Amino acid sequence: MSRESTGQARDPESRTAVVIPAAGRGVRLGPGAPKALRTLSGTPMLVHAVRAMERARAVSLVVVVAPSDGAKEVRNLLDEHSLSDVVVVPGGETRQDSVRLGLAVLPDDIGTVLVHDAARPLVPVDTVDAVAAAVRDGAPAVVPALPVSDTVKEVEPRGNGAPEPVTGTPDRSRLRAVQTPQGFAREVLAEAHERVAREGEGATDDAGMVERTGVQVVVVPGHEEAFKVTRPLDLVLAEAVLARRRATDAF
Ligand SMILES: Nc1ccn([C@@H]2O[C@H](COP(=O)(O)OP(=O)(O)OP(=O)(O)O)[C@@H](O)[C@H]2O)c(=O)n1
Ligand SMILES: C[C@](O)(CO)[C@H](O)COP(=O)(O)O
Repeated sequence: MSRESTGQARDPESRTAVVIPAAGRGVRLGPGAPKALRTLSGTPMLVHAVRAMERARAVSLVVVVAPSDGAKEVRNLLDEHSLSDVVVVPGGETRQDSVRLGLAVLPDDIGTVLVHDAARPLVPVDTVDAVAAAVRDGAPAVVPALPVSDTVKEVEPRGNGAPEPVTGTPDRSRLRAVQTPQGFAREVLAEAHERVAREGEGATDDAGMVERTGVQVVVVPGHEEAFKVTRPLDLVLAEAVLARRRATDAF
């Protein structure tokens, strides 16, 4: 039987958890507090992200992976925002270490796991529910994504702003820019993380680790508002999205 055909609907008794890696520094955003603790319209980005997850019908447990030296501060912050039901654990050196530490504290009855960047605080609830539903219906690994709008070049990286020779132009119609939450059957994600820890291969997203185990990953439509706050201009965009939501009473 191929790995692709092992998808089966999750046990209806099992629950869905979200792991939110929030332990990054936010170097590309510039100096300041760890990125997840920086505010958007006066509220920490992490709180926006947790609330987005808690609004989802499917989600019954949220685990936040905090900066390793800031778990107590994050605990207090979540308590202040009436989010005392959220579990907090200290994170690791890399995003994948942090996700693995979050997975380690999930109770046995969790069958579906979503992994969502704290740095994507404005993801709409429908996107979260669509990913969770696809996993619960039997897909072992699901990622939300959007078609890319720029033409993408492959290059010989040089760094330091030096001209970089182009080595190819992939067919844009086959490219997707991947977002979070990414959703997985729990055992599929756990196996992928165990493999990475054992063999030391990195990946920039969880689905990338799962792909290497031979399990079929599928893409579902993402959302423009699920963008990742990475650079200073993203903060401006995020404030504009929140202002538009306030004006239209939308979430
Ligand atoms: N050791 C790490 C590194 C990253 N993350 C989390 O992974 C998500 C996506 O990472 P990214 O946007 O790259 O965040 P940073 O690593 O903080 O950004 P930068 O690379 O600019 O420092 C973020 O929610 C971040 O907090 C994490 O939990 N643990
Ligand atoms: C997981 C992710 O958000 C999917 O696009 C992305 O790969 C994280 O990358 P980063 O370099 O850690 O921001």
